[in-house]
Amino acid sequence: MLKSDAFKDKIVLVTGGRSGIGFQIAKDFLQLGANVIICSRKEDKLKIAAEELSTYGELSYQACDIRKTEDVQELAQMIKEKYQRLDILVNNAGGQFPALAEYISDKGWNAVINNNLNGTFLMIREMANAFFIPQKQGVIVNITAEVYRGFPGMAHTGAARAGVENLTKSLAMEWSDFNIRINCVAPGIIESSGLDNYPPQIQDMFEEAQKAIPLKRFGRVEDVSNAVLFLASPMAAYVTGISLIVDGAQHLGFDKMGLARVLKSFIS
Ligand SMILES: CCCCCCC/C=C/C(=O)SCCNC(=O)CCNC(=O)[C@H](O)C(C)(C)COP(=O)(O)OP(=O)(O)OC[C@H]1O[C@@H](n2cnc3c(N)ncnc32)[C@H](O)[C@@H]1OP(=O)(O)O
Ligand SMILES: NC(=O)C1=CN([C@@H]2O[C@H](COP(=O)(O)OP(=O)(O)OC[C@H]3O[C@@H](n4cnc5c(N)ncnc54)[C@H](OP(=O)(O)O)[C@@H]3O)[C@@H](O)[C@H]2O)C=CC1
Repeated sequence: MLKSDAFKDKIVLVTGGRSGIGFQIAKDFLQLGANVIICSRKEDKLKIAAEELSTYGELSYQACDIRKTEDVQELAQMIKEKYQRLDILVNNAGGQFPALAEYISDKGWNAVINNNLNGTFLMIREMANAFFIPQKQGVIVNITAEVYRGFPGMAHTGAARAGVENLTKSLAMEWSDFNIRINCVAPGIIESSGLDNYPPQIQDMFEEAQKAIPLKRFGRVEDVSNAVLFLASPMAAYVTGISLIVDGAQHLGFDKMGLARVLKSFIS
């Protein structure tokens, strides 16, 4: 367990912090003494989450679509005016939809690549230029997904997350001169609000899927947050350019075709 002041006075930005995994990450940082900023697209839901989170500590929020340069620059400006620096960026915002690859339209493919790869890069570039490079210090943690034997049924997100993982390795090298550490956390299937986006036929698979995961359960939002806290903390001072897989060994032993099989059954 980290000490209750482990992140005292650190300034932490959590994208997608209004729900699910991001909400838990924001809450944990607040409880460990950090000043936290959350952002996401839907301002009404963001405000409700911010009200709850502010009971745990100093919390700010701003609506921001991570795919829009102007939104991201305005967010950086707000952080600069309010806190004058940023210590930790957690790129958690993202998502996708289940689809067999042959049915993914140009617009659908681009939406998922934009959300998960381009949006993450944009956030990293803008926060690095505004804060981490001039400060000569910074920590970045990217939430990706367990995509190590591909992601049948969600090929677009598999490609995007693999892109973020490789980007992370490049930046760990390039930005080591600026004392910037950058890592990924790659979750398996996590019981969170995110799973509510999946249609009932897919949710029907969840009970069986849990039994097929070596640790016999889906992950919890706390499992992902704990990995983020470790990578953001001084305990990981010599760790950069890696992906920490948080998946109950799903990447080693789990039938990854299950989702694609359900999608194929809709069609036949
Ligand atoms: C055994 C079980 C395995 C399950 C594993 C689960 C592991 C991973 C879990 C998670 O990641 S949980 C988090 C999930 N949360 C989300 O996904 C929420 C965020 N998602 C989104 O915001 C969207 O899905 C988005 C497409 C990534 C972004 O949306 P955006 O607002 O940019 O685009 P839209 O205008 O909504 O859509 C653009 C375009 O995309 C296509 N499309 C979108 N949704 C679907 C869909 N459900 N089915 C098919 N195609 C879709 C479509 O072409 C859209 O264009 P139009 O046709 O609407 O013009
Ligand atoms: N749950 C799971 O099993 C897994 C989740 N993940 C990933 O973990 C992350 C968190 O997922 P989870 O909490 O489960 O899902 P949620 O759907 O609850 O969270 C996604 C969050 O991202 C925000 N968001 C999405 N797109 C954008 C955008 N373009 N700009 C700003 N904010 C955005 C959403 O808010 P808003 O709609 O207001 O913009 C929301 O707060 C996601 O990247 C997800 O794909 C990875 C593997 C497994």
